[in-house]
Amino acid sequence: MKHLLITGAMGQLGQSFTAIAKQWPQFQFTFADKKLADITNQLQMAALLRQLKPYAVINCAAFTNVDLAEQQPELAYAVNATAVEQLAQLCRETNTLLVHFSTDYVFSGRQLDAGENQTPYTEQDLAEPLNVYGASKLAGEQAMLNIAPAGLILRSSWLYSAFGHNFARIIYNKIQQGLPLRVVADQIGSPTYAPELAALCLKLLSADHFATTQLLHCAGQGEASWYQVAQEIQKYTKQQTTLTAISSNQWQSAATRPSYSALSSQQLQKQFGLSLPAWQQSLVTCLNKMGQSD
Ligand SMILES: NC(=O)C1=CN([C@@H]2O[C@H](COP(=O)(O)OP(=O)(O)OC[C@H]3O[C@@H](n4cnc5c(N)ncnc54)[C@H](OP(=O)(O)O)[C@@H]3O)[C@@H](O)[C@H]2O)C=CC1
Ligand SMILES: Cc1cn([C@H]2C[C@H](O)[C@@H](COP(=O)(O)OP(=O)(O)O[C@H]3O[C@@H](C)C(=O)[C@@H](O)[C@H]3O)O2)c(=O)[nH]c1=O
Repeated sequence: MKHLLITGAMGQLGQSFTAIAKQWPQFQFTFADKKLADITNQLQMAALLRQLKPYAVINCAAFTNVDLAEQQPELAYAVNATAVEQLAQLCRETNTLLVHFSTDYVFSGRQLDAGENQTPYTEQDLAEPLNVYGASKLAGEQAMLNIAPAGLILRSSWLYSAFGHNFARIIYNKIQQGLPLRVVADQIGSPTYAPELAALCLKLLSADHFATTQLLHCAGQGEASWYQVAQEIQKYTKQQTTLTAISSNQWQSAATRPSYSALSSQQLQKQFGLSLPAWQQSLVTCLNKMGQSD
């Protein structure tokens, strides 16, 4: 049985793996929180891999607070870049597969800003992050690609679920409380349901062997603005909350976010015959789940 070590297990994606684990009896899972597996602690990670000898490490640990990263760049780089480099080295030395996650925020959306037609970003497109979080994640990708352990970098985007901190959950809760909402309408991306990303990752692990590191985009199909996501949530709840479209400069935040960062997952479809559903469909799946836990 393939043994998988999930780091960052208490985060949104980590909890999504936990939620689907029982549907995957062919895998044995060890879920490790920050205390059990601090990815910045090389000695602890080496000891854990020696002890567990997992088939793969699925690294869900990260510094993901996009605004706070602007104030704490050292910590963001320590977790998102240096620790990933060390983990990649360790996995290579121990012949352990490494699955790592990255983000659409490695892109800038500058084409759209320049008035050119923008199409979803592919794996071949130039990454030009606008914020510290995106830059630290790109540095992590580059470190892993240089060391090249067997494994995958799955670039995803706009994760949401019934777990942890995410936009859909915040908006759903505000609408349920009848609070008025102002939401940015000039940032466009590909919303992705985290449990579906987790399931797709397990499908890839059960089907294939990876000789070296491959970078793949893996996001919900289609694109939307944050405002459109909020509109869909409001439609679902049938609540009459005031929902106002605003521009990015009307929302105060420390980090600049890309105006366009939709991802094309065509390579995933072409190479593995796999894709995620359209974001609107997955959002309903998620909202049904959130409704059950109200
Ligand atoms: N959320 C999103 O929209 C997207 C996320 N991604 C990527 O997907 C991955 C998972 O993201 P998500 O689950 O949403 O993020 P979360 O922030 O929900 O989870 C990350 C987890 O990592 C933990 N963590 C932080 N530092 C360390 C450390 N040094 N060692 C071990 N664990 C640590 C956090 O703990 P604590 O909170 O206690 O610090 C948290 O539990 C990340 O790589 C992220 O960059 C990619 C695209 C979109
Ligand atoms: C809660 C809220 C946010 N917003 C805006 C702020 C921001 O521009 C945009 C997104 O808000 P958030 O801060 O929730 O999302 P943000 O943290 O930017 O989300 C990102 O997280 C990282 C980890 C990723 O990797 C990205 O793919 C992406 O999902 O929506 C509103 O306009 N109104 C609101 O009520």
